Amino acid sequence: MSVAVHIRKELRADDRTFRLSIDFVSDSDRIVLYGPSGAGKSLTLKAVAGLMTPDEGRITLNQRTLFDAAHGVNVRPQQRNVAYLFQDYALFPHLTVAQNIAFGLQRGCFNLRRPASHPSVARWLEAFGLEGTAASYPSQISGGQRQRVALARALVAQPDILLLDEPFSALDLSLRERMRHELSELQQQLRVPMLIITHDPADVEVLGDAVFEVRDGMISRP
Ligand SMILES: Nc1ncnc2c1ncn2[C@@H]1O[C@H](COP(=O)(O)OP(=O)(O)OP(=O)(O)O)[C@@H](O)[C@H]1O
Repeated sequence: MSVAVHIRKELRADDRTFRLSIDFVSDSDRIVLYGPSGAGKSLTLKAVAGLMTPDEGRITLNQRTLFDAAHGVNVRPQQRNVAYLFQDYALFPHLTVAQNIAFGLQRGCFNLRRPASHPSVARWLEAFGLEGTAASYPSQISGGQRQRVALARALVAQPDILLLDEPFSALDLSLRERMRHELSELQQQLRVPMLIITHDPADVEVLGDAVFEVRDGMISRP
């Protein structure tokens, strides 16, 4: 994968102004943006996903331009073919595990009567050992299982890149370690490119092949 991000954004809240000025380029399939709270990591991830529009700059993914302010290009989030995994997983509480995963499929497919029998949904239920929980609701499964459901929902659409916002912050310490290694192995098996934001040095160690430190809205040079 190749990703290039060159973006500027100014945000104002009350009397504070935050300036985001991020520049990085990488060919790695395991990129980690690392830095303290408030550094600008989430804003950067959201810009790649198309959930935040920079004031200036350019974002390309595998030579495809997703955003280019100078040329008026701003590909809609749904058309970027990126998957965004939120910190709290954002599962739908009123949908079962299988329905949540099916929601990741193309529009219309989430309303399947028997989602677990859809080949792609079945594949991910099996890959994540979730077959037994297919008919359960998110509130009825464990934290680790919820994270697997969120990952399955993200991967079912075969995204060009998986964007992960603090993927283990909702888990307790021992589960966090297990899921971190699970994600690492999964990435190696599937070869799905990942861009992860975190403030946890352990994530950097296990998951970061290309590591960029974010401080005060900028990539800090080593
Ligand atoms: N909509 C907004 N309006 C004004 N300021 C904002 C807005 N969104 C974020 N900010 C500010 O931008 C800065 C960076 O926020 P961001 O969420 O990217 O940080 P982060 O590095 O992801 O931190 P965390 O790990 O705590 O989520 C913060 O100071 C925040 O207050």
